[in-house]
Amino acid sequence: MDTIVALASAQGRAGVAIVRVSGPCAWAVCEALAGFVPPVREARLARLRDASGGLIDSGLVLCFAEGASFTGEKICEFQVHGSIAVVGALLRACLACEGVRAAEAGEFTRRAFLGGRMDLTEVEALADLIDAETEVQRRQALTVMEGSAARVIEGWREDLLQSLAMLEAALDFADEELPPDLTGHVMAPLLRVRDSLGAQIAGRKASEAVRSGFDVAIVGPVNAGKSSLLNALAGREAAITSSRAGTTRDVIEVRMEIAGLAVTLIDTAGLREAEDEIERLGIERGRARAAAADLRVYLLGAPGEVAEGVEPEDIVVLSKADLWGQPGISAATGEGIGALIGRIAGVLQQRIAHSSVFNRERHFDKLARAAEGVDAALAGLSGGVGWDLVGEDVKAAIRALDGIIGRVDVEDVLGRIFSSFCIGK
Ligand SMILES: Nc1nc2c(c(=O)[nH]1)N(C=O)[C@@H](CNc1ccc(C(=O)N[C@@H](CCC(=O)O)C(=O)O)cc1)CN2
Ligand SMILES: Nc1nc2c(ncn2[C@@H]2O[C@H](COP(=O)(O)OP(=O)(O)OP(=O)(O)O)[C@@H](O)[C@H]2O)c(=O)[nH]1
Ligand SMILES: [Mg+2]
Repeated sequence: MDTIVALASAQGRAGVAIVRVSGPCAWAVCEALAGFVPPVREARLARLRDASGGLIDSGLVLCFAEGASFTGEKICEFQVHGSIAVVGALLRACLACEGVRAAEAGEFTRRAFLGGRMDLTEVEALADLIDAETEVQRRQALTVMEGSAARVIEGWREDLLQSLAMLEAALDFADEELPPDLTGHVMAPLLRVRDSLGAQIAGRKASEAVRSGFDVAIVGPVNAGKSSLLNALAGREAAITSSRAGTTRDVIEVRMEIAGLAVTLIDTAGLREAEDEIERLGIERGRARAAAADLRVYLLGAPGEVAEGVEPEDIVVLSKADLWGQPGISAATGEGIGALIGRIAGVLQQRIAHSSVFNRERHFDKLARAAEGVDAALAGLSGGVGWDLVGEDVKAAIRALDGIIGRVDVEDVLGRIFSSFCIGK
């Protein structure tokens, strides 16, 4: 097995950078650069030198033993001053050691997975944790990384195996040796799994929205103050505003956080009879994007206007409240903006209330396959087909679940999952 090395902390200028070495030669690299190997898990200050004795930096070294590290391999970490020049010189010195090469994207985590230290849901959650921008994303990723999805799968697996054991007993033993109500014994765990699978599948939209964020579109007539509202919510001048009707043409998107949730705010062209072809196209795009959004905020430009094309849960609010002396929002004075954010947060929080521990397409494809297997097994039991056929359906369900945690069918997903990782993870 090769020993791999990479910068493990953020790229570029930073106070301290961590360079991580994993594999059989990791401690030899430590010996070569620091001149000693510290006791495992104890940081020591060392002068790090290249092969010709030149000083690279003075930094901390930290070693982990085989079988008790993140990857499961011997690890040596160098914590050095975070400049590109120091990290560059350190990486060159590590690569000059025998048996060491640069790590590929996700290769440290791939080794942790292949060494059985993490399952696939935990690997994916680690990637999500590294990408997390908001509190809710961080918590979602962390829960899965701590094994919540894996435990749910394990529970289903036990039920399915129990049912399978009954089915196999039915095949192997004579009728008088079997428990009475065998069908019930097979069926009860299957019913439990079916209901629990159904609940997780029902939470799909919510958990996927937490992971990828919500789209919230601002819509309304021209000049209503949509772009001004976008800027007020974003806290910066992301969109051009002007007193001329028809200022915004392209769809403008701003990423922000509302109540710990990732939100993409979308500003759209004002609605009116378009004056030219370009404006017409802009309005079309805006409409399509708003229709696909998770929530729309419809801005009324003046009291008495009527909102068009909104859904029951959408928010309709009067703009330029400072002009009318009526309740609403004012991008000019800030009035009502906090309350509007609160309303948006309320709607979105309600939507994530019953979120699933599973959160990506790969999971739900396999959950759907598991549910098909369980349903087919239950239908088979009611229909009186052979025990062996029912058993095949249960086995298909188990295989689908095993695919989620990476116990089977790993090769086709590993490449895809790890390519989304950065180098050094
Ligand atoms: N410096 C540093 N900080 C880091 C990491 C790292 O690799 N290096 N991590 C890397 O992602 C994360 C921490 N994750 C880790 C996970 C497992 C082990 C580890 O040594 N596991 C052993 C022993 C467990 C124990 O003592 O409780 C094991 O599982 O056998 C270390 C770090 C975040 N912070
Ligand atoms: N008094 C007052 N004026 C506002 C307020 N919000 C926006 N305006 C003004 O209204 C005009 C239109 O604002 P925009 O934000 O560009 O309106 P819009 O809805 O994006 O307009 P289009 O992109 O043309 O559809 C500008 O002159 C703003 O300064 C407000 O709360 N109070
Ligand atoms: Mg605008």
